[in-house]
Amino acid sequence: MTGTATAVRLDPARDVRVTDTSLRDGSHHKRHQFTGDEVRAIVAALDGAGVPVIEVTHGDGLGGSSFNYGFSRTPEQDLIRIAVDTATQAKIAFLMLPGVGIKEDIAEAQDNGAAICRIATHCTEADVAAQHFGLARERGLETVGFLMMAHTIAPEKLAAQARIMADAGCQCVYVVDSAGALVLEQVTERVEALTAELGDDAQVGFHGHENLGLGVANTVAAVRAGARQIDGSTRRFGAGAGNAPVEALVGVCDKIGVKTGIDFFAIADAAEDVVRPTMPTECLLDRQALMMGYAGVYSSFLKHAERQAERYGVSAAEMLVRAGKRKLVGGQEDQLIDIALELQHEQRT
Ligand SMILES: CC[C@H](O)CC(=O)C(=O)O
Ligand SMILES: [Mn+2]
Repeated sequence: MTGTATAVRLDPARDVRVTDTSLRDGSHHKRHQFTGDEVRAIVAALDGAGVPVIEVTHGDGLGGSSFNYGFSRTPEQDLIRIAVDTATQAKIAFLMLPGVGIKEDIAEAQDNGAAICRIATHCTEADVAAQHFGLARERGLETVGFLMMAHTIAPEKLAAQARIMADAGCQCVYVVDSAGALVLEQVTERVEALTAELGDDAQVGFHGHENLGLGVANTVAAVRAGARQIDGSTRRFGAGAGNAPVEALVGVCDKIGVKTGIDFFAIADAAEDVVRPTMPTECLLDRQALMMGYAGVYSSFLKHAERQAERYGVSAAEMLVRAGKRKLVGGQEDQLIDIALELQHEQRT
């Protein structure tokens, strides 16, 4: 089957294109409390360091500001507008999960100046994104697809889902290690399977989390297996133990001869002087984060689990292990309350 997508041409000065997602994945860690001034400062620093794409949205994507996922302090469309006004060379991307956001949200983000539409589905559900890819391409947006929780299915099944996205108009399909659960060759196998399936129809990308401490190594494995777009968050500012730190990725890429077009010293300064002061805490590789990587739990569940653990007087780490056993997917945050009640009941009997 031939895809309808046209792979995006990379700037010849770069071997891979890095998307910084601290202003989207980091929104989970910040409980969606970014201010306009923080977004302005971070975008200015990343843009100045040469980061080519900066993602800005509520952590759960367009429309995520809600009782279930957490209300944003500043409307995400305002943050997108501020990011667009601040960037001089970087393109601004946004994320949307069909059903959390709707098509009008995509149009509004584009009207606010965003250029790249990233659409995320659970890794077995690519078809729910078809109309959104179609709309984004019709409107002239660049498209990226996120196959989340990619550790839960075999490489060939993931590749079949990537084909569905590419045929719907997706120009780069990401292997998304939402739980930080994949280990090196498991990344290689998945990226290779997608690269073989998509050929010239679409690029392959990789988005990693640090829950087992492998964010950078897994990303390097992805690049060596053919990924042409990679995600990271400066200072690891992302859900769970955070994402692959952009500053370390850039340093490693410099050393292995992979051109990112990002200035290592400028991004190291941005991490320390601009991004870190906006973070509530560093993103820690602590017991909870480890459990997520080990049990294969969606990183964005961390803050929800911590809140319910405190409310019901139970262990957040144990809750996350049980979330892994239940194979919860994004959108099932409310089941964490059920798990907390189950643990509380067990403690009392
Ligand atoms: C809720 C969307 C999610 O945070 C997307 C993502 O970054 C991931 O699955 O890792
Ligand atoms: Mn993520």
